[in-house]
Amino acid sequence: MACLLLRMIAPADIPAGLGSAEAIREGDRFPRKAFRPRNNRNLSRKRRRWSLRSPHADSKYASLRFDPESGMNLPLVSSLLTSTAGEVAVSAEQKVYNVVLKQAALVKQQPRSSTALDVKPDTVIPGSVGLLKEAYDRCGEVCAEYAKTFYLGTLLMTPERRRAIWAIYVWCRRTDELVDGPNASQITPTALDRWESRLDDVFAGRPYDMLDAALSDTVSKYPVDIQPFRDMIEGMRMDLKKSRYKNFDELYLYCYYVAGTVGLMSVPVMGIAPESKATTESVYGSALALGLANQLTNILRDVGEDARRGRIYLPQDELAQAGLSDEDIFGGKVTEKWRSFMKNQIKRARMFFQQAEAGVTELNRASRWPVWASLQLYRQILDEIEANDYNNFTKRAYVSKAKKLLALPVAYGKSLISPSSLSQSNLAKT
Ligand SMILES: CC(C)=CCC/C(C)=C/CC/C(C)=C/CC/C(C)=C/[C@@H]1[C@@H](COP(=O)(O)OP(=O)(O)O)[C@]1(C)CC/C=C(\C)CC/C=C(\C)CCC=C(C)C
Repeated sequence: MACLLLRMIAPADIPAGLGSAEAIREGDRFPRKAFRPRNNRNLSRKRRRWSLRSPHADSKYASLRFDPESGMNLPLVSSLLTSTAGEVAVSAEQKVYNVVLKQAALVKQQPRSSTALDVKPDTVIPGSVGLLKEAYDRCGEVCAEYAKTFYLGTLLMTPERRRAIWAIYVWCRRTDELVDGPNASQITPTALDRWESRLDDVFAGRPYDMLDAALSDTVSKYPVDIQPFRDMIEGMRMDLKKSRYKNFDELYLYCYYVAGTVGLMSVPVMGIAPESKATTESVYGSALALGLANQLTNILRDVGEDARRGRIYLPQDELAQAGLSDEDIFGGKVTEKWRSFMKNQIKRARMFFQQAEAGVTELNRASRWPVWASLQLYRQILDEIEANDYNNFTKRAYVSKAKKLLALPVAYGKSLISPSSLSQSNLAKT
């Protein structure tokens, strides 16, 4: 009955079919009341084109740069950019780091706690009792349908955290489906603007449908900043208008938008272990790194597939340095030049995984397993690309079921390592 009464009406500007799953497409309409507004900041973003002047051009694959202030090991990419007019601007890395600091500052306002009771209790609104549970259950169903292994991992988390992660997952999935789903061709920048104003409503406690309602509840209970959500939508805008990336700085920003943001959204819910001595910033730095590593891996796996859609998510300057051009990508021939280029790209992705690893142990115990599992499964894709002799044009690198199954107990074992048992943490201490 509740379902019938609350059947969602898709907003006119977002095509009715947002995704392939019914639940993603049509979260049931939710009564617009009940959620406390918070974090509703309206940050405007200026976009300018900058050309890269990397002071570390020859070492950019090789090392991490330690930032003493945050305890973050930042990959050594450019930090200074100059416009064609010679003005100096901050790099993508610096821009993203500012979001990391902002999210970490929000989290720091709350004491670290190991219990499930560190979240605010449900707001009980007459007439909506039970609807919230239904909304979260729906998010869980979507998550189980799209990401079974990850869903199973979330079952280890406390019920409150698990459902919050589901709500975030569903919002990310819906956002991604806007540009990657079956109705992607109908998506315009205006539709994304509307999706963003709907996001504002979610954070202001005015959810549009049931799936939004779950997220509205989540962001009212956990210190989740709106900026990473906005930034993910920005990534979708970027995907609409851009099919080439001049250099790694541009690609870094894209990867942050579409995947690094996920790390920043998730950690406030997953929580940092109370016994962790790591700085909040460093844990967020690792979360960002895992998102970047996953996305870079995704890109390297899908080179051929993307090329068939006319897209090349590889730094153009590095391609040129390797003696490769767009034509080589479209031609899809595995040559020595390609192998050598790929080796460097894989090296860089592994560097980000390495940086991410340092933070996983610092998370709350119950949150570590799904993160370790996702890290291992994604990282193994890089091994598979190598095993395919770098043919990512016509062969899709995938991790076999057997390897996936094996990764789960290994991940579980790693998740038992607590921050306190590490005598010398890789992360800076507060
Ligand atoms: C435990 C865990 C993994 C939590 C994250 C849950 C969550 C909210 C996931 C949302 C993922 C999503 C739908 C993102 C939309 C954009 C997108 C599609 C990004 C790509 C993911 C792969 O998705 P896809 O299903 O398309 O993959 P296949 O092509 O089918 O292989 C991405 C590549 C990026 C996803 C990014 C993450 C999962 C970031 C994970 C980082 C953390 C959870 C932080 C961990 C904390 C520390 C301290 C390391």
